[in-house]
Amino acid sequence: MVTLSRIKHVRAFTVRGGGADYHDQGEGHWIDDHIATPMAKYPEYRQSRQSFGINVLGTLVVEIEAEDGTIGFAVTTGGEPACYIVEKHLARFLEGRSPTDYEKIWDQMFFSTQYYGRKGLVVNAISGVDLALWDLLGKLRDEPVYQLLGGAVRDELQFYATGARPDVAKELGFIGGKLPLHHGPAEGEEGMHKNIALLADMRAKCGDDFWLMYDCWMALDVNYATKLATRAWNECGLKWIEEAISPDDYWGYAELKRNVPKGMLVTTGEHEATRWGFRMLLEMDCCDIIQPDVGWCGGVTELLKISALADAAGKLVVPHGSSVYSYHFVVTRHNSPFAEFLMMHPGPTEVVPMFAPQLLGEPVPQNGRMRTSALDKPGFGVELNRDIALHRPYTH
Ligand SMILES: C[C@H](O)[C@H](O)[C@@H](O)[C@@H](O)C(=O)O
Ligand SMILES: [Mg+2]
Repeated sequence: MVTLSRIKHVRAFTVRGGGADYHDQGEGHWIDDHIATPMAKYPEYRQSRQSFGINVLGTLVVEIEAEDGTIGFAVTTGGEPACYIVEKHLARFLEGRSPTDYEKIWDQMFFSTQYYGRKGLVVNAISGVDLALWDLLGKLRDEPVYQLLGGAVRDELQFYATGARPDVAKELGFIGGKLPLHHGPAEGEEGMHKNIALLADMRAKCGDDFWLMYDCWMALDVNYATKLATRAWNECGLKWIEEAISPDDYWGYAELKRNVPKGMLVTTGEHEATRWGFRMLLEMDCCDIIQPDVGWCGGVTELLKISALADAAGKLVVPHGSSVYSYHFVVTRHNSPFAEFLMMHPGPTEVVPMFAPQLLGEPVPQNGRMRTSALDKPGFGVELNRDIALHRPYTH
């Protein structure tokens, strides 16, 4: 029987400037250009999401070193506070253990922090540790994570692109383009008109068959979302309306899903966490597609459970853009037929690695697709760029 090297040390670093905290971008980036949010009811916070702190956390880098010197790592959103949780609380459940104990480790990380965690930053930290553990497992077994998850069910991944230029995304070979919504209820009918005008312009540029979606980033109420969805469907053939209302308003999502035109999809989930949160979305019939972020929902160990719940309910799982961490999962799931690619070029007019500059060897879609063979490296198949300014704020 093969006995893998035990876990020797867990370390947590933070780093600024793009990467896993992909909202942490420079001036003039499409991702911070008057995008509708729940804070847009305050005019001073309407132009820039950074103005209210969307990039306040920064990236969490988790490193797990085995006794034989092998290092697994992962990146997610969490920054310095997540480093504290990893070093001062979570590390104790890993050091000295086998990396194959990921079920027990996850259970102890979650239930030991349940009194102050359950969702958000704490589960981001747990997710980062879990992803690093799967990376380590793959490196120790010399297998890509997707092989550890049961192997690929398809030879290639296909992607839709998220960004301000669906017309460019079509030229680049993506199967669809998801636009950020720019105007919410606080901007009234004028804002609604601008939302529809932008979508109509993109429909004219992209033709009738290209998927167009709107990402509403929690900014709307049910009435506004219903009106937007109805006009966008009737006038522009919108394929789905994403994360239209507060993630906590399960009742509102259920009502919105009843309200939207037949054939249109309602999606959400990137700010939901754990099997229990997604069970609520599924059992209250809140959406057609769930979109967990594997770096925020609990990691691969938890996403396996979430995905099985969705599969049993006949729902698709299309993880929120999270680079290789979602690709290795999506390629193994029958109910994950495509993936998201977040366009991190400022325009966006080019395909650039999503978590740049943090991951060396990060694969990107070519013509909107990625061969499964592009993932054929141990673990998640990437290495940490150690030329970036890694800071370890806490030790244990
Ligand atoms: C484009 C959206 O406003 C978010 O920035 C995006 O990260 C997320 O909602 C997505 O689905 O990609
Ligand atoms: Mg989204």
